[in-house]
Amino acid sequence: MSPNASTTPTTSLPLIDLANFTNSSRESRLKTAKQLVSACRTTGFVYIVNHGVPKHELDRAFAISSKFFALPQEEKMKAPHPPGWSIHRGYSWPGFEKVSNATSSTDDEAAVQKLREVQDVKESYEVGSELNPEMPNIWPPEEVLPEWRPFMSKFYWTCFETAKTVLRALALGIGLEEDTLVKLHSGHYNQLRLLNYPAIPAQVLEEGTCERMPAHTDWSTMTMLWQDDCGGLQVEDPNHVGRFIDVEPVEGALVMNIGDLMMRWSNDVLRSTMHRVTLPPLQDRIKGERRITRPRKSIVYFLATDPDRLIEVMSSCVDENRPAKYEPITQRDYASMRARMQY
Ligand SMILES: O=C(O)CCC(=O)C(=O)O
Ligand SMILES: [Fe+2]
Repeated sequence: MSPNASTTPTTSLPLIDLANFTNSSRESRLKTAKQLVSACRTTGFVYIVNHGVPKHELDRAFAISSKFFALPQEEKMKAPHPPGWSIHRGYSWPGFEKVSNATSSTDDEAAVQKLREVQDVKESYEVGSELNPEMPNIWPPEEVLPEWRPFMSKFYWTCFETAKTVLRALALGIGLEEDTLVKLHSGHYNQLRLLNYPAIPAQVLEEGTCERMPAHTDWSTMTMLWQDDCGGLQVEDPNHVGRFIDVEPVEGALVMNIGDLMMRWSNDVLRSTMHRVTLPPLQDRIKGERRITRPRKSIVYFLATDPDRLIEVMSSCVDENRPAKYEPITQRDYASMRARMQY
């Protein structure tokens, strides 16, 4: 089946105005928090406006990202992502990473080869906290792009400020003390990911010979994403397995989604939804006789709890009709159990 075979052309994600949570009455805060949780229970994906990351910082993040990905390959290769699935830092070149939902427990050479027959045509750069002792950052030499390290290491923390507000709203909306979720996230275990999907003939995506990013769920507690105006991100329709809905770029909005760890934490009340990146939905983004799609950039921020903090199913998500489905687990144990067969 071609990756676009069952696409609906509508944009139908809920939109949350975070200003109604940050600068607002108690009543409005609670109402917004409940709206957010309601969206996360159904689609697991929402747009958030007035999210607090300043526009000038986002513009600069996209500009610096474009500058990095436009460098000659040998310059980008001066900060290579290490092999294997356990470290996520530095530059991954097109074809290096293969996203999938397969786990390392099914990891065998034949299965990896099969997945790799269809390459992911994307490149990325992963950045973490400078104080994460387990995954040190990998930076290009300063002369390659002097602004890269100072900007990205600061932008990482700008994103975390917004993430904390969203975590507070989620906690309040799901019936917990407001700081319950924030308390388990020191911020040092998050991941900032700059992505570039190069221009590519539409036909190879239509035929499924290559993919931009195949359908997957995120490993995080939650994810925030900014995309340029190309489009191509899609989420699975909550009412229709296998059908995907376009997440059209919305000016000024981030896209937030629930990850697998939060789904487990919430006793499956909040949904970690399948999503993928495929052809841009509008034909004006595909040009010329060879039907080349526009390149696409996105910036993703994955949130993770501190690795040794115990994740126990949220008390407000358990009752006699919904007993706790999961044993308490640390993020570390969960991550090794769910390690993805990506490389
Ligand atoms: O680039 C995008 O829009 C999606 C990225 C994504 O889903 C991921 O990195 O997990
Ligand atoms: Fe994702």
